[in-house]
Amino acid sequence: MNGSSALLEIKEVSLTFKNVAALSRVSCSVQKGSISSLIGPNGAGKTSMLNCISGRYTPTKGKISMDGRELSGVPAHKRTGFGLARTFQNIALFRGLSVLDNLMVGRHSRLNYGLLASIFYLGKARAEETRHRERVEDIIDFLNLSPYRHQIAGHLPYGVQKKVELGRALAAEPELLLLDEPMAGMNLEETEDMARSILDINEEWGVTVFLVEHDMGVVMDISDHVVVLDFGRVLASGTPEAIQNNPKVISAYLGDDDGLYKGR
Ligand SMILES: Nc1ncnc2c1ncn2[C@@H]1O[C@H](COP(=O)(O)OP(=O)(O)OP(=O)(O)O)[C@@H](O)[C@H]1O
Repeated sequence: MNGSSALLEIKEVSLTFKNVAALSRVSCSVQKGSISSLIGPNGAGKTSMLNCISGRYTPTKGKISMDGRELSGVPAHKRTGFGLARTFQNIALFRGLSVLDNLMVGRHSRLNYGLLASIFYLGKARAEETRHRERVEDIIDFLNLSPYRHQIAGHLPYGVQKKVELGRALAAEPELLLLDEPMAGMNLEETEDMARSILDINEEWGVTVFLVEHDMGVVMDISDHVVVLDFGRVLASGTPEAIQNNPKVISAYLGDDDGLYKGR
């Protein structure tokens, strides 16, 4: 982790659905260059927070800014232009496209000739496609996806699909990568592989990472900073060590089936 400036700043964000307060005056920040995690029991508001950051949901109150620029009013599809990319809790790939084409789709915010032209190699798009393809190939190598390059995404094992989704988010060259439960449903080997990839993306590519994750072993291993939500409020934030020893956090998790120390 380098420096101490906030890349993402969340100020007093509230989000209400009819009678449910999913988030209540949440304030926290993600430091540039860090791996930060958002944890909390089921229903605490973690995905709602990611959705507010990525623009899927509009906060009822409060402000979110990225590198000092406020995101309010910026539609989700334009937030890649602010350096944001995300993955989803349930994999959201183009299941009928190859791994390569899924990553090219992730690059569409950087293509001048448009998504369809890039996929179908039309006219001038071909030269541009070659340039972007090189970048995509770098990502494929980096994530060890080479054996799957031309395979149809929907036919791949679950853990590989999760990595393809990570690759697609990376293809947009984000400054901040939002990951919603990257380890969910993975076996131990896949989990360790994904954790290694996240560390490498952060260390070698300098991408700041903000992740929601239930696997506490991974969270405590790879995070510089942890924010704990409970009933839509910030219960605590600090280093993994401080969080693990915080009595309020321990007691919030004791009532949760997952427990704080799920172990790996
Ligand atoms: N679209 C929605 N409409 C109505 N209520 C919602 C919606 N999205 C979330 N909620 C409610 O907001 C609260 C927070 O949900 P959220 O999914 O953000 O929690 P979470 O911490 O991500 O949970 P989990 O760990 O189970 O994924 C819950 O009470 C949930 O039912």
